[in-house]
This record gives sequence, C-alpha cells and structure tokens, in this order.
Amino acid sequence: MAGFREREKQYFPLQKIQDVVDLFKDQLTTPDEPNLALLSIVLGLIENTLTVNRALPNHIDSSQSLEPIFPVVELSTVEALYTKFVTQIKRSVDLTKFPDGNATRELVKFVSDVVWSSLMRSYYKDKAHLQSLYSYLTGNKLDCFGVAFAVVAAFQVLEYKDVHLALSEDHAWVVFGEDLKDSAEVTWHGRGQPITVGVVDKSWLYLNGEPVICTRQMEVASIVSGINPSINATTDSVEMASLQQDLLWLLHDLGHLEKYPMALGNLGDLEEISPTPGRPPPLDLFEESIEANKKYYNNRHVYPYTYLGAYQYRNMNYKEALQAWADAASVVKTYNYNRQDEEIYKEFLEIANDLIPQMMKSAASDNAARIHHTSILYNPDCYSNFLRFYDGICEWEEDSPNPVLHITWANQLAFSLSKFDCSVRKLIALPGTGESSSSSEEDSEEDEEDEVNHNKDNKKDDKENITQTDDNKIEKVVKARGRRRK
Ligand SMILES: CC1(C)CN=C(N2CCN(c3ncnc4sc(C(F)(F)C(F)(F)F)cc34)CC2)S1
Repeated sequence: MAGFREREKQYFPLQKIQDVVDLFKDQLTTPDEPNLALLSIVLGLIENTLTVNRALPNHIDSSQSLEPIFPVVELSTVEALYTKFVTQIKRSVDLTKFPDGNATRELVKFVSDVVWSSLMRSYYKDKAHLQSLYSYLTGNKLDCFGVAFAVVAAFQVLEYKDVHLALSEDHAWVVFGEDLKDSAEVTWHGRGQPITVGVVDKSWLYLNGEPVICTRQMEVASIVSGINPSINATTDSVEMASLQQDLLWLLHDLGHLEKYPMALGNLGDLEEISPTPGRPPPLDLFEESIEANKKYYNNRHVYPYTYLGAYQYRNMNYKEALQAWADAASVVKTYNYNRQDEEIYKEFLEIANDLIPQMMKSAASDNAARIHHTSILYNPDCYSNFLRFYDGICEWEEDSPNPVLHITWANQLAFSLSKFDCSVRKLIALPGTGESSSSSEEDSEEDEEDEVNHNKDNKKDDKENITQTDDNKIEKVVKARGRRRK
C-alpha cells in the first residue's frame, strides 16, 4: 500500500471539521479496512495545531475569540508522514522470516520492538497529546495507548488482519492469532508477555478477562475517543472538541460504539457541555454505556457508573449520584486491589473523601429540603446506597494484596454518616440483600429496643446518641456483611 489512492486524496486539503468527518465516513464505509495510520496522523496533526502549537490568527475576528482558524491539512504533509511510517515498518520487518499468514508472539514482540526502538529514550509518558502517530513520527513520543495503537497500525501496514487492540479502563495491549485468543503486552512493562497474570490476580487493570477487543472500526473509535481537546488545565479547544463530538456521533450511528462503554461515556460528557440539536440527552448515553457493560462485559467495567455518577453530581441529582456510585462500588468489589490499579483507587478516593462529603454538607445546609424531608438526609434509599458504596469498597479491600482504607476514609465516613437523619439510620438496608436489617430476626429485638430507646430519648442527647448509634450501625453493617459471606 504505497501512497494514498484517489479515494483518500479527494478529501484534501482538509479545511474544516466537515471535511474531516467526510474523510472518516468514507474510510468507515469502505468495503476494505479504514486506514488507521492515515486517520491517526490526520487527528494528531489537527490536535497539535489546535492545542499545542496554537498559531493564533493574525486578526482578532468579530467574536473577539482567540480560537485559531481550523488548520488547512495538506495532502502532501499527511502523505509524507504516512510514507515515513510505512517505510520504517516495511524496512524493519523481514516477513520472509515469518511465512505463516497469522501473527505470532515472536512477530508481535519484533514489531513492538521496532516501534519501541524509535521512541525517545526518556520523556514524561503521561503528558497530553502523545497518543497519535503524528506525535510518534514528528516527536518520537507515545503514551501507553499510543504504543499499542502504533503496533496495531504497523500490522495493518504489513497487511495482517489478526492483530487487534485490547483496551481495559487504564491499559492497552494487543490480541492476535486465530480468533484473537492470544494476547501480548506491547507497552512499558512485560513487553511480549501474555496477559495471564492480570486475569489471575483479579486486578481491575486487566478487567478480569473482560477487556474491549477492537475491530478495525473500533480502533478508529479509540483514536477519536482519545482526542484530547485540552489546551491547558483550564481551557479546551472548542474546534477540537466539536470535531471529536461529530466523529463520535458518526461512529455511534454506524454502530461502532455499541461495545465501547468509555467512548459512549465520553460522548455523554461532550453532549453535556455542548448539546447537539436532535440528539439524545447525556443520560441516554450513560445508560447505553451501562447497558453495553452488562451485555458485553459481564458488568465488570467501573467507568460507566462513574461517568454517570459524576454527571449526576454536577447536576446536583444527589440521590442518583449515590445510586451510580454504589453501583460502581458493587463492580469494583469483584476485584482485588493491586498497586497498579491506582487510577481507579484515585477515582473512589475522590468520590468518598471529596464528592460525597461536599454533597452531604450541601444537603445539610438545604433547609427547605430539610423542612420538607425531601433531602437525601432523610431518604432511606440514599442511606442504603451510601452503605452499599462503602460495603463495596470494604469488599474490594478484602483478600487484596494492598490496603485501600486508611484514617481519612474512616473520618470522612463518620462525617458523611453523621449527616444522615437518625430516623433514616434505623432502616439499615443490608447491602445487596435488598432486605432491611430490622426484618432479620436476630436484629429485630435490638432494633426495636433501639427504636424504643431512640424515640424515648429527648432531642438534647441526640448528638451522643448519633455517635453511639453510628458505632453499632457500622458494626452492624460489618456483621451483616459477615453473615452474608458464609
Ligand atoms: C469517568 C471517568 C473518570 C471520566 N473519564 C474517563 N476516562 C476518559 C476516557 N478514557 C478512555 N476513553 C476511551 N478509550 C480508552 S482506552 C483507555 C486505556 F485503555 F486506558 C488506555 F488506552 F490505556 F489509555 C482509556 C480510554 C479513560 C477513562 S473515566
């Protein structure tokens, strides 16, 4: 596959978002495969121009916005980079040594070494905008996703159809061979090794054997979803975000996001920021993401629920946020926490020690809701989901090689717990059993006793009562969980 055929050339020069969408649409509806290297170079070039090297316009247009004009993407520029990639790969891989039509572990290791060998010796791998072949070809830098994607794009150049991208929620690798049953690390740690340890140790990083296995079209979806419109910590390129949104809708309409929960969540976030007329609301996309998780990944992905929880929290739907976070914890509890799972640890740390306390504070100061008992502080479902959230995190920690909880977690738990009204704390719902503890025989006398004592107590010693009640409540949750485990 030398340069581009008329098919690709006709779209250049790309001068506006619609030109890029037209090119992608053509690539995604051809009988043969979309050209991964071409599309990654195009997106990387545009992203680099709109975020990294923002050539500001020499005129301030009427809207006084400093948004640079959309870069004109010339065919010659893209073709030169594409030829550089194809030449480098074809020159380095002597296929006569690999006669078998199917990719082998040896060949995957060899190609990942070729990609690897041209990377800069040392650079900050978590930096933004290092995900595309444009970054690879012009800066010799790639992040973890970028290395895995480059290996897959290289195999496409070598005309292999049995090497595909595998994605967890924080790691990328490749699957290959007949019905893609083999797997191989191609990035920093353990290159060439199969992905067995990840499944055995029940770490979230490998999603317990439920990663997203990409088709060529889903590999296109991964580079679109991986577009990073950020100019800096506080500003995004409107143009880049708009291009990402249009391309995600194109992929959505063609059915290529059906099995890609994170891309659906991404699109939901973009739609919240800038709703597309005539398109479904963000909540529908977060629901689609959750349904895909249940239908295709045995409900083992966590992010579909944290996308939803974050959205509900931002929109002050606190009851629904607690529900989503409890569902997220009910997923993470099926894993063992390993040191390499820190991304999801940070996610739950922020929810438990920042977002929920903020939410409880805000609910506690909402006097109108208090008076009308519409506040989450009086709502048994909220309390039940709150407990289910913590129950999931405790279970996540159980049997794990690394601890999860520390004093900050306990302090924030006590703080948040104390904000619930003591009336609602009487109705402890046993997480996951759907029953309330007051219906379980061994507890009922205790509960009634509590009920009687509590009602008899006058308001003044409520403070002391809350602490005492909470202690035995927490202890009851732990005991209840213990009972369920037998
Ligand atoms: C609910 C959240 C905290 C908001 N953003 C989240 N993202 C942003 C989008 N994102 C993603 N969105 C689409 N595809 C992928 S593939 C991937 C990865 F496998 F980890 C990789 F490749 F190693 F980086 C990550 C990721 C990662 C998770 S999770």
